[in-house]
Amino acid sequence: MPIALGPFPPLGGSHSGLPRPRILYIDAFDSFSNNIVGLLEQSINAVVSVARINDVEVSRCLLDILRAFDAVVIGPGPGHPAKPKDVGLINQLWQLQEADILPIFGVCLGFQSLCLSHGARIERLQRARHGTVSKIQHIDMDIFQGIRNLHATQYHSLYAVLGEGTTTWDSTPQCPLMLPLAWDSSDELNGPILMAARHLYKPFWGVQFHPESICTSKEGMDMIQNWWSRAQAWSISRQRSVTIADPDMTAKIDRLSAVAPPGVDGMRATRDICLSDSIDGMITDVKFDLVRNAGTFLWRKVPWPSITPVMLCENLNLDRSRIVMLDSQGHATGRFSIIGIPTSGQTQAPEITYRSTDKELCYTSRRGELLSAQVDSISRIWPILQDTLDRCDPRSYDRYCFTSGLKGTLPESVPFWGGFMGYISYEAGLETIDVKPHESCYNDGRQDIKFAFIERSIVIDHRAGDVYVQSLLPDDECWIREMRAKIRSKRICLPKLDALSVWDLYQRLRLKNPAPHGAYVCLGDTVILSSSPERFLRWDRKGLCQLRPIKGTVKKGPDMTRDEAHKILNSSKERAENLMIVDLVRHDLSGVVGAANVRVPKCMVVEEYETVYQLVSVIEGQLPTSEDGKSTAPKGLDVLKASLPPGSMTGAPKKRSCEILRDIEKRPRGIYSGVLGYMDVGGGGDFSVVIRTAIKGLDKEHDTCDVWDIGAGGAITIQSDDKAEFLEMETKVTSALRAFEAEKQVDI
Ligand SMILES: C=C(O[C@@H]1C=C(C(=O)O)C=C[C@H]1O)C(=O)O
Ligand SMILES: NC(=O)CC[C@H](N)C(=O)O
Repeated sequence: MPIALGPFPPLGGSHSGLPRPRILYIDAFDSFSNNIVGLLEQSINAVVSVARINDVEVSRCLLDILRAFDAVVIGPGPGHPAKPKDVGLINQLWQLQEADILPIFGVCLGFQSLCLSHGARIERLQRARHGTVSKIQHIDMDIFQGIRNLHATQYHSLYAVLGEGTTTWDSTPQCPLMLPLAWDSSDELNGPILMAARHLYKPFWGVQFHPESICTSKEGMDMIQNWWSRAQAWSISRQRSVTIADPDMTAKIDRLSAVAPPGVDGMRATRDICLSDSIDGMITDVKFDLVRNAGTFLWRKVPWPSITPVMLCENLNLDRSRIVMLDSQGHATGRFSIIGIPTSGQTQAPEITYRSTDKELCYTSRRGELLSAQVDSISRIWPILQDTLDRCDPRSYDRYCFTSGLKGTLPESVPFWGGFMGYISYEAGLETIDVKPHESCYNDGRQDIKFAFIERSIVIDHRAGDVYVQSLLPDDECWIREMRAKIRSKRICLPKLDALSVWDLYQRLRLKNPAPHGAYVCLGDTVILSSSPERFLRWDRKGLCQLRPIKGTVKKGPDMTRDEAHKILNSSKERAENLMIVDLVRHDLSGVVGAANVRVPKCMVVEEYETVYQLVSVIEGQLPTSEDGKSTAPKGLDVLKASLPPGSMTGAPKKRSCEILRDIEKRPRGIYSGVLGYMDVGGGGDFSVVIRTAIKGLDKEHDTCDVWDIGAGGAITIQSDDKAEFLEMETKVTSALRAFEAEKQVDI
């Protein structure tokens, strides 16, 4: 029989006017941490501070720091609880002396560590459970009291064994101090797996499943409330209360962030590199040059239903060797196509580039002058981009716009008025999470970030059938007029089809694999032909952010009906892949906008594309609006940089997965797996995930022929079948290869 630990009187509701619980969350470099922080905030109104397992200062001053908290929650994480590197300071918590003890709740790795430190064995599951949802049998007491049906998500390969024999609710001779509270017996191969336990008399609890997952039923929240009542009751019975010793300690605690930082040691541990004055000077010069023209915005709207961006480029005879075209076809997410025109007469749009390997920041000015410097990290780039956008926002000037005689109006519905267009590579994303690139990247030579500052643009609103001609350049009425006249004439010049140009290849690609996030990018030595179906991140001018991860792919074919595709995409394998990314993206987004502002309007819906059916989820979050005031408030760019590289291309936990992938792949992914899109001076942005995309090799690599790279891959989970995964990869690569179909030499 279980030993009851009561009586535990319920202590007020979660929002009952009592002081808010102060919780120290220990993050083990996981990609779900911010979801747990959100669960604590929402279920018990907690104020949460986050410390990483390798935080030296927290480890050193642990006892003093713990006194400032009501309880500790230890999160999930990669690796093994017996490996000191994987658990870091977590082990110190199990050694606390009687006088220092406080309530602790462990999730997954935190739970396994609790069990291990109290005598349990940690074993490997016969079949790992990553993204599997199953029914939990529990004891209906303690933290499970009053909880009926609990379906919970699991993400683990290891499990804790308290003793030999079958399911029991008693402690075992091997672990006399641990009491089982829940089991999962749904997987015959694995047998019954311990899902929750508590210490017999210390206030230590833990669960193997993930109460914070989007697919764990609301009972996960009830369980946390139960835990908190018990934790409080324990503290009252011990007369334990929160104390902060001195101002020095207050400062130490304030230093802890409210969310898990995306980088390894976050902003707190950025290296103290003194940049020379010349680099700071260069950055100032770059910013100054970028905003040189700020203050004007001219635009005209011309109706032209059914025009495509390709037809428009040809009709306007735009220089296809220097252009960025974001081409949206055939999907609700693709209402607008955007053409950025980086050349104007003798001058060209300023361009900013960055390479992660040698941390070289380069700037090419309008007159073609090149400035370059080595900076300390990628974090130098973001403020340059953000400041430029802010300072070029036409709404900050009063002489900004003219349209059909209307002064002072803006095309509000148009998502791009001008701003940065370009890409961020996968390896740049790795730098943001402090994963070193593979050594082969050092010979690559490719820029990891490239953005042109686009002052002239043409936007097609496919839904309304309108074309917008826009310029941020001063005195540019002539150009606007010229473009408008050409558009009005609606004369289409057919391209010459002699030698197969890159432009022709793109036309084939868009015909053969129409996609909502297609792109044709020609910027110097960068040539990208994309037919991506996947939006990475969009944010609008009101701060609404949307991520649309795709995970789950079924090839279309004569035998593949929609129903059949639904059946496959609703299998546990496909759902597990998708669920993991939904939870990961919720974490990334919550880290910037706060978990309370994140929702999942679509969870695992099937969408149909030209060659494939895909399983798609939509995660949205609201940034503070500008009316909320503070200039330090996070913006769309903050979400972008906190979410790289795209979770759908990494898996979870992101950092550990990326390290493993790097060591397996042994070569850069480059622009493939990165993101491509724009950031608008009016405050919005939209980026796709660079997949189903052909990228031209750098000219200097091959002098006899053009080489194109088309990356493709797929999520591999324990439920994957290797042949099926290979076919899936082939299906994906073939969708972009269609552009080259007529060519003879196509090596996969
Ligand atoms: C990796 C690719 O696609 C990614 C993987 C998917 C999957 O595993 O089903 C689906 C969409 C993308 O996020 C690719 O197209 O190369
Ligand atoms: N999500 C987790 O915390 C996983 C814990 C541990 N790494 C396991 O695989 O079992």
